[in-house]
Amino acid sequence: MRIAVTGTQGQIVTALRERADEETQIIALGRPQLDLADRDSVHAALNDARCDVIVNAAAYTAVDKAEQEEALALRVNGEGAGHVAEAADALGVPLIHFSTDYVFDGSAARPYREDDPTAPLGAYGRSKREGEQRVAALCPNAAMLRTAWVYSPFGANFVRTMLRLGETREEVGVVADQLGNPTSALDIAEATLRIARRLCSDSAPQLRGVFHMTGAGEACWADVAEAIFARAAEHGRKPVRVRRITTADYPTPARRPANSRLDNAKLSQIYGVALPDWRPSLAACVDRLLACPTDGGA
Ligand SMILES: NC(=O)C1=CN([C@@H]2O[C@H](COP(=O)(O)OP(=O)(O)OC[C@H]3O[C@@H](n4cnc5c(N)ncnc54)[C@H](OP(=O)(O)O)[C@@H]3O)[C@@H](O)[C@H]2O)C=CC1
Ligand SMILES: Cc1cn([C@H]2C[C@H](O)[C@@H](COP(=O)(O)OP(=O)(O)O[C@H]3O[C@@H](C)C(=O)[C@@H](O)[C@H]3O)O2)c(=O)[nH]c1=O
Repeated sequence: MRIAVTGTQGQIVTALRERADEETQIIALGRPQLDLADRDSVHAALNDARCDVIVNAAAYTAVDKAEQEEALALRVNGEGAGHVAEAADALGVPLIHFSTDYVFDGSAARPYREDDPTAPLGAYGRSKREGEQRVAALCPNAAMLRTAWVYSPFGANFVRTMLRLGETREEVGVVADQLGNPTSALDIAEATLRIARRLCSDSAPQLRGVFHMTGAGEACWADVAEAIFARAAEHGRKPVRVRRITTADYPTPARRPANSRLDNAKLSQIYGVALPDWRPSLAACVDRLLACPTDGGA
């Protein structure tokens, strides 16, 4: 199976490369060859890739910066997703598109289901919702995977931010009133490879549409920080205290949902796929970063 993936350095594309077996080729396509903001480059690069399935894993992911660059976020995450969907449809191959918990406003008192109304609080979430709508309109042969709070040994993420802060601080203030599902990019990659194989071999309509796919178990960001520092201490790192603060104590340009939890029942029922609990996956990520800091070092 040949999988064309957008992006070359992102967390999910890197994890896909690492987890692909010998029968699976990952063709990673990034700028300048494939720029999501440039329709012609998207069509040309995907056409040349001669793939069996496309994974759109590239995106504008700078949540706070997007507040000042909403037009660019929309071009990449909204229109760009549309270009990929249009290309997949023209090529007649299935598309896996990634989206986010930040399409919700977080006001629900339970984990969000796929058909709950979206109401993004910020520019990034709005751009990702626009992408979902374009994919739905342009490519019926698509599975849209909403995931959340992604971490890995690669790229920029909360785990690496905390490990960096912990090098110079004895205490870090972290919000304890935003709930979500921390999700390992490596776990996402394994599940995505299974989904890709299934989409290539099974045209059943129920395999298409929106699916929630996050790590099992829930946490607030302060819980995640505590788990990171506890594991780091096992590697001999000095102890770091987590001060549990509120969102009001940590002002950011973009508002984030108080409840980001996603209900994964549909993915489990339709695909038989469920991601592992976030705690062991997070511990493995910290182990890898601290045992081998040049491997996308902390
Ligand atoms: N990170 C998270 O917590 C979450 C992510 N998601 C979604 O999952 C997907 C993957 O996220 P993740 O792996 O973390 O992303 P990363 O932020 O790690 O990487 C994003 C990638 O997109 C590439 N990119 C950005 N702009 C363009 C462009 N105009 N054209 C081509 N490539 C571009 C970047 O390239 P370059 O390296 O050149 O900058 C980078 O490789 C995205 O759709 C994201 O919205 C969903 C929920 C949570
Ligand atoms: C660095 C830091 C952050 N925080 C808070 C801010 C924020 O509410 C929360 C997470 O911060 P970050 O900026 O790392 O995470 P953020 O960029 O909001 O992460 C999001 O990225 C996009 C791409 C997604 O799609 C989402 O699912 C989600 O993972 O932690 C603290 O409380 N203390 C700190 O020292």
